[in-house]
Amino acid sequence: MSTDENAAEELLRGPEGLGRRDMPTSWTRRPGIEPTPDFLAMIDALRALQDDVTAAVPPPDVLVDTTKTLSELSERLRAYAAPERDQLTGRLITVPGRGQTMSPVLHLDEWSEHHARGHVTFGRFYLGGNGAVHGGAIPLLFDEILGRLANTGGRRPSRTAFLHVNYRSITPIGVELQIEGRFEREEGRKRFLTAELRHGDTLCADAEGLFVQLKPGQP
Ligand SMILES: CCCCCCCCCC(=O)SCCNC(=O)CCNC(=O)[C@H](O)C(C)(C)COP(=O)(O)OP(=O)(O)OC[C@H]1O[C@@H](n2cnc3c(N)ncnc32)[C@H](O)[C@@H]1OP(=O)(O)O
Repeated sequence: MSTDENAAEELLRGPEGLGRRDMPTSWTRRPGIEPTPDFLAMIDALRALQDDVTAAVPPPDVLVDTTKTLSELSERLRAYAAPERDQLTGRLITVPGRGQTMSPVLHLDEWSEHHARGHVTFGRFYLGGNGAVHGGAIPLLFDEILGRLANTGGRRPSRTAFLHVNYRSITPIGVELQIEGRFEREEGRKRFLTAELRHGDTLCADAEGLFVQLKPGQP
């Protein structure tokens, strides 16, 4: 294999070695969606940019220059906009972060049809204030882990009906946090799941989610 092919294989497995064959259905990518190392490198560069833009207080000349460069990049990529069915971001399920820069990168360490455990670091982009993660970014992470757990193991697709989040202590940015989700029970079309986000021994937040199985034809 060439270096590029090795890199692609490594990226498909993910840094934790999540192989395609040994994952339940919904932790895997859908057929036909192929991430390339170049695409994933662009996503990583954008994540770094989001952190850097958040922190930067540049002088006027740098601002003008940066804005020009960003506008040029936007225009260049707009020429390659694809319809949703062909979009890559958010759909690269075997890659931590799914190639999607809205959510922090969730790294899965352990998973089954009823349980998932992983780790995550919120970068500067997610800062709310005083070193704490923005309150809106935390449900995003819970929805990510619970939504995938709700739909794994051959279950029919469901969507979040409610997501109740308790903020127990501040969630710090820039440090590794641990997250755990559980599939608690199923009642007809309703699936109840819970999750906790911890920094070491400190419980930062916990959540309860209801996911309702979609009826045929429901979007
Ligand atoms: C292609 C699918 C891809 C899967 C995506 C991956 C997961 C990602 C998760 C997401 O973030 S999805 C995006 C955020 N969620 C949404 O946009 C959902 C918007 N809401 C809806 O589409 C509908 O409201 C929903 C499908 C959730 C439910 O509508 P239905 O008409 O199918 O169900 P119905 O109203 O008949 O309720 C079914 C049961 O759930 C209960 N229920 C529904 N919403 C509830 C609620 N909010 N609180 C409490 N109970 C609720 C309802 O009382 C009832 O209980 P019983 O069967 O016991 O009578």
